[in-house]
Amino acid sequence: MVATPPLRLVAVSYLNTKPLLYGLLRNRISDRLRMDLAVPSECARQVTEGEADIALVPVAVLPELPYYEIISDYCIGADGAVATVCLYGDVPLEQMTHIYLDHHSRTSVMLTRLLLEEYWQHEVVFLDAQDGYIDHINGTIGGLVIGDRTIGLDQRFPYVYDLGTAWKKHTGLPFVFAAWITTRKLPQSFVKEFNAALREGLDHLPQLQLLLPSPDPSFDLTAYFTHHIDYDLDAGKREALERFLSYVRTAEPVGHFSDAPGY
Ligand SMILES: C=C(O[C@@H]1C=C(C(=O)O)C=C[C@H]1O)C(=O)O
Repeated sequence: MVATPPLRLVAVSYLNTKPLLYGLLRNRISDRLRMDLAVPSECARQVTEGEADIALVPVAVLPELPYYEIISDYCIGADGAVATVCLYGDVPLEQMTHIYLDHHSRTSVMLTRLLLEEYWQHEVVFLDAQDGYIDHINGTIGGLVIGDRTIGLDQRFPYVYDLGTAWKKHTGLPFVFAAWITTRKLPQSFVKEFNAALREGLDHLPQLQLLLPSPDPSFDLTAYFTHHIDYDLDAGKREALERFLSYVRTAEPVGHFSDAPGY
């Protein structure tokens, strides 16, 4: 008998994804997966270059894929404040002249552009980020930061704008940052089992928290998993996804990336 090769899965390496991974790892389905973790922009690269069969991808990349199916009712989303996707600065947003766009992100980069255009109606010069860029957020130069690197930053910068909150104020909707997709045709039975495994993870948050280190004394992991990250890909998030993707499909490529003054 020829053994079926495992499906290649890539998922976001941040804390917010651990409950979903915990579910997969508790379940026998993980025997059929080769699992890899990466920052969101790298998850997107692996999917667009055909290196993964199943992925938790930043949704902004979906219009670039020739074929995909959303295979899960679970996602990385938020209904209001998400806590770990924020714009930081020394000055209020209306005084910012430049904004670094986190190179780990695909979705929040586009969400920042959308909100600046439609909601804040403020024009800035976007700056290409690289490792260490957070130390260059100062004066009138703000920065988008996503994921675990945001933990503790609200004590470092006087101005913090949560993108989940801003989107909710702008549209009245929740938001979806990343969704589980496949670029192949998978049997319905597999998809059903996959979803049940993800659910299992979400149902065992207290057990998972026994395994996870506490990231920072000021960061409440329970509140993060239960009040900030909203894992259900429900009707409101699907509506938000359609609205967000219609912006992404028509957005001009950012042509004015430049080096920060004095970088
Ligand atoms: C909520 C978050 O959303 C993340 C933001 C993403 C993006 O901007 O591309 C992608 C995946 C999500 O994990 C977070 O990073 O904390």
